[in-house]
Amino acid sequence: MDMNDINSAASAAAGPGRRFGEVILDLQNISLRFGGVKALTDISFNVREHEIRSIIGPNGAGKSSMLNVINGVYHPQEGKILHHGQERKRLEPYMAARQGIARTFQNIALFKGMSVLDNIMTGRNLKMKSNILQMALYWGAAQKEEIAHREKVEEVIDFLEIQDVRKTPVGQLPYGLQKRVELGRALAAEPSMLLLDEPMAGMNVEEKQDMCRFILDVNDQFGTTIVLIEHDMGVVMDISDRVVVLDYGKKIGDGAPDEVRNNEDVIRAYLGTSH
Ligand SMILES: Nc1ncnc2c1ncn2[C@@H]1O[C@H](COP(=O)(O)OP(=O)(O)OP(=O)(O)O)[C@@H](O)[C@H]1O
Repeated sequence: MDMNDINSAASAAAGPGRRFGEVILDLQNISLRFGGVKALTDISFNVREHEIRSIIGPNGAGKSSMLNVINGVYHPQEGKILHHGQERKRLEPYMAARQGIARTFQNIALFKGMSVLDNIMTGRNLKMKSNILQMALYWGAAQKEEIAHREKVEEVIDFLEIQDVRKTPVGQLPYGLQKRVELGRALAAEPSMLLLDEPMAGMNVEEKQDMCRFILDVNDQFGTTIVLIEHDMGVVMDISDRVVVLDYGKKIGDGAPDEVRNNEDVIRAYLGTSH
């Protein structure tokens, strides 16, 4: 797949026939401080079901902090978060995962000595009903459950086209493939919303093209809502439905890629720079 294919896949995905669902996540006036550092100041934006929503901004703008607020790692001092219309109370990351929010990290967080298959299997943990005692007592039922989880993991492996490395320890894979495995682990949890923190950082052009295709396919085939942080402007503008722009913890732009591209504040703060 070359960049033209990505462009046409992206515009088909974002074309006039594309319909978004309801607002599923509504962030209202979020402020987050670390001591004297204002990481986020009065940020409001929403995420619609099925869309690819990107968060961009220069280094230190507050993008990762925002993802950490969404999945309960950070707790903002001010503001409200509505999830499916309900105000969310203080939420911990495991609760966010139970609510269908999965994420990948800026730095790969995989078990390097474990195989691709086993790493992706860890993404099924939340779905596993049997614990060790149950496994001992009800061996047959636990075994059936294990088989069902394996099947799901094999589906993810097929989808990401990593069959030939399924038994390989992750640490032996090239960087781009490791990032793909990380995506696989998040997908194994069957999330309704996927938070991707710079999924293409450090990749070569070909690896980026592959990752773009998988993100578009996840969104298209599974209907997964995607919140994406990405520094590569070409990629962001090609695959996003809407983009929110942060700078020094404040929101300076929000809209379709074309609107954001032509926003004076954004050009000044971000697009005109070499970030
Ligand atoms: N745990 C923390 N403790 C203290 N300060 C923090 C913490 N996390 C983030 N910050 C500060 O909050 C601000 C926003 O950081 P954040 O990592 O969210 O930005 P970013 O836009 O994701 O940056 P980058 O593109 O470099 O990853 C920065 O000034 C950062 O130093």
